[in-house]
Amino acid sequence: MVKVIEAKKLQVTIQTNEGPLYAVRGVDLDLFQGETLALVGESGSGKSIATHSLMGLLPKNAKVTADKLAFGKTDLLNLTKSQEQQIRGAKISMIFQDPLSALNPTMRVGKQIAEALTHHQHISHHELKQRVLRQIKDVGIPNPSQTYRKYPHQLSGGQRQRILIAMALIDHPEVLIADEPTTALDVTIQAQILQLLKQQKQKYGLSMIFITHDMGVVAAIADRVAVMYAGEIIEVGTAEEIFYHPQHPYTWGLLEAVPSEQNPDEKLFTLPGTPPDLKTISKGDPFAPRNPYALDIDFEQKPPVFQLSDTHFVKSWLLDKRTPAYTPPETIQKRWQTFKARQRGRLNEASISV
Ligand SMILES: Nc1ncnc2c1ncn2[C@@H]1O[C@H](COP(=O)(O)OP(=O)(O)OP(=O)(O)O)[C@@H](O)[C@H]1O
Repeated sequence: MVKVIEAKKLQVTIQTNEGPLYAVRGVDLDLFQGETLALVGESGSGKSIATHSLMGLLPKNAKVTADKLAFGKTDLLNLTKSQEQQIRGAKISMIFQDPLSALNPTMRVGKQIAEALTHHQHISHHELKQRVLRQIKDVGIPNPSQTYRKYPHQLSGGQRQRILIAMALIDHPEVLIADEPTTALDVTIQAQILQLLKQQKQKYGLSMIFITHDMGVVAAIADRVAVMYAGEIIEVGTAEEIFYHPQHPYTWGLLEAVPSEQNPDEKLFTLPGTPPDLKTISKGDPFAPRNPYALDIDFEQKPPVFQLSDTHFVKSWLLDKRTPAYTPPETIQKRWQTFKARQRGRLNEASISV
């Protein structure tokens, strides 16, 4: 499998008036060609800051260090000006949660899409317009010529997100970072945008990092899932491993907070407590104070990474072979049973359900 993005020991520290804030703390992350990797975790866990470092979109008071941060063979930590122009916003592109604030309210959307094309100055007006019209059609908006002339406020939320997708994809990027692109949309439109992103990904062989805290969205779109907590990736695996064989109590908490398809009205579990202050670095596992399964060692020492399969990695002392037997929550035990059945080929449907 070809790695399009590779981060090793990625750290992002933000200087604030109250001292340094350790937003991303030694993240190892690979993105393979053609896959969708979901990055999940509570608000403030560092998902945006980690991915913005790929785009060079960090605030001025942020410092990025890494043993490696690469796009293919290109070192993203030491880009020349011309590499920067060729890669950021072009080969690696991004869409955001709020299309209205990402679009210029005073410019027609057609013109905005045209300007997103890196070499738009070198193309004739006619050719550029045709390219934009094709792009508007490609993201599923009817009447491209009418839409071309509209201003953002004349479009619906879903159409605006489609315009942002058109802008992000007009340069034929290799990587698309989607930062909660469906959070502000209602469920039906959300499903349509996810479908569009899947189609575009397949059509153009895109690789995608999809940031969300909605496990339902993750189930619909992800090939692999990385779970972030307090600036670290604490569990990563295929979507099947994360949904049906989760090992970290934080991942259990995220899954238990999803309304089940069988019992949508059931009272949902909420993880007790709040994430730690990112200005401090704890001696042990930062999740320990919220972890009902915490062991003494969790308060003393950070857990190493345990590998369960070629694709499944977990940072939790529960995986240490010296840990006494424990019983995960009932809903998680059921997921493990489903995993076993899927492994045996008894339940071999490809799709993941929450
Ligand atoms: N410009 C900034 N100055 C200071 N702290 C910041 C800045 N931007 C982000 N942070 C802090 O960095 C941490 C990680 O933020 P980040 O936006 O990456 O989280 P997230 O997981 O993407 O959350 P959300 O789901 O809310 O977008 C948070 O504690 C946040 O408050």
